[in-house]
Amino acid sequence: MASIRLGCIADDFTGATDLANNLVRSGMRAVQTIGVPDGPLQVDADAVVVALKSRTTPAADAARESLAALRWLQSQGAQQVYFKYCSTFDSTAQGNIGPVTEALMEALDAPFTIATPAFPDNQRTVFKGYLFVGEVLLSESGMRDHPLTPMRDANLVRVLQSQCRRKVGLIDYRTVAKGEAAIRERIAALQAEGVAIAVVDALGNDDLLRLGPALKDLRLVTAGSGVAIGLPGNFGIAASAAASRLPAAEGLQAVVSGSCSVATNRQVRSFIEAGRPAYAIEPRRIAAGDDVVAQVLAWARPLLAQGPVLVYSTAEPAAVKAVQGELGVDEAGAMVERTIAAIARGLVDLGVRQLVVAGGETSGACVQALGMRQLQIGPQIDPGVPWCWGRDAAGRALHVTLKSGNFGADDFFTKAFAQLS
Ligand SMILES: Nc1ncnc2c1ncn2[C@@H]1O[C@H](COP(=O)(O)OP(=O)(O)O)[C@@H](O)[C@H]1O
Ligand SMILES: O=C(O)[C@@H](O)C(=O)COP(=O)(O)O
Repeated sequence: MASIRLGCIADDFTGATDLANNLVRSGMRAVQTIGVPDGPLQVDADAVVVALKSRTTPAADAARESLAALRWLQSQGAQQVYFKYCSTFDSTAQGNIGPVTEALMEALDAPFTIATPAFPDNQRTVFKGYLFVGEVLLSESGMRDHPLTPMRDANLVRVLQSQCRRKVGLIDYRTVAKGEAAIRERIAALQAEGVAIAVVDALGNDDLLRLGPALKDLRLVTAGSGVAIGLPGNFGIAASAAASRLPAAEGLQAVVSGSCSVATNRQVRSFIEAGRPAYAIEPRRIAAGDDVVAQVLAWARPLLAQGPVLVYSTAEPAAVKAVQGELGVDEAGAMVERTIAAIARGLVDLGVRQLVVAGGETSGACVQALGMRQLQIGPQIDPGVPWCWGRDAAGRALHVTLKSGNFGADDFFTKAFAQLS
C-alpha cells in the first residue's frame, strides 16, 4: 500500500465521519478506522481518520490513546497530523482538547499549531476568538446544557488557555482575510512572543481556503472538520466530483438516538409527527432493572417490515438534568449508551442493515458494540454527515450514518433512508 498523506485523530465517532466527509468532498480518498488498527491499512487512501472515543474520558487516558493513534499513523507514513474535535469545542473543564494537543505537539516536536472549530457549512464561525453557533455565541446556544460537556464560555482563547500549559494566542479575521503570506507572518510573530497555539478566526469557507496553504509546513493541525477543506491542495490533490460510491443498500431500516442536542430533539419530533413508529427509552426504567432491550426489540420486530423505526432516549435539558441528578452524570450517560448499543446490535440481528445513529458518544458505543473496525465514506446526507459502509464483527455488511447531535435537517431521520433507495 502507498503511504498516507494526512493522518487524522478524531475525539469521537461522529466527528470522525464529519472530517472524513469533508476530506472526501475535497478530493482525498479517506478511510475511517474504529480505534487504532492492529496492523497495516489494507486499502489505498490519502487520509485515514482514526476514530477514538476520547472526548470526555480523563485527560491522561485521552492523551495516551491519541499518542497510540499517532504512532500508528506515523507507521503508515502520515506527513501531517490533524487532531479533530467538535465544531462546538466540546470539552470538559479538565480538557481534553488542550491536553491532547500538547501531548501531540510534544510527540511530534511541533513548536506551533493552530486551533479552530470553524465549520461555516454548519454555521460555526469564529470571530475575534469567539465561537458563534448560528446567530448566537456558543455560551448562549443549546451547548450550554449539553449533558456531558456544557459550554458556558464562547471565548476560545480563554477556554483553551485554561486547558494548556503552552501560551495560546489569536490569528484574527483581518489577518486571515489577507491570505497565506499574512497568516505566515502572524504565525512567526506569535512564535516570537512565545505563543505556541493560535486560535484562528474564520467566517466563511473562503477564510478556510486561504488558511489551508499557510498550514502546509505545520506537523500538527488541530481543528473541527472545516479546516480540512483547505488541506488537500497542499498535497497536490484537487476536489473531484467523483462521489465516493458505496455498495447497494439492502435490509431493514432503523434509527437509534441517544443525543439530547437541540437539532436531534427537533428530528425526533419530526419523525413522530410524520407518523413513523417511535419508542422512548426511559433511563429510570433501565436503572430499576427492567429489561428495556428485550422490550424494545419485541416492539420493533413486527414494525420493521413497514419502514424505519426510531428508538430514542433523546430528551429536553430539564428531563436530562433530573435523571442526572438521580443517577449521576457519567453513570446515566454510560447506562443509556450501553442500552442503546445493545438495542442497535439486537436490531441488526433482526435484519436491520441501514442504521442511523444520533449522538457522538452514542455512535461510539453502537459501532463498538457491533464490532465494526473500518468505515468507507459515502455520499453526504447533510453537511457533516455522510452515509458510511462497513462490516460488523459477524461479517454482516451495514450502511450506517453517525449523526452529530447538532447536525442535520429536521427530517434527517427519513431523508437519510430516501437517499439510499
Ligand atoms: N434521557 C437521558 N437522560 C440522561 N442522559 C442521557 C439521556 N439520553 C441520552 N443521554 C446521554 O447523553 C449523552 C449524549 O451524548 P452524545 O451521544 O454524544 O450526543 P450528542 O452528539 O448530541 O452530544 C450520552 O452519554 C447519552 O447516553
Ligand atoms: O464537529 C462537529 O460538530 C461534529 O463533527 C462533532 O464532533 C459532533 O459531536 P456530537 O455532537 O457529540 O455528535
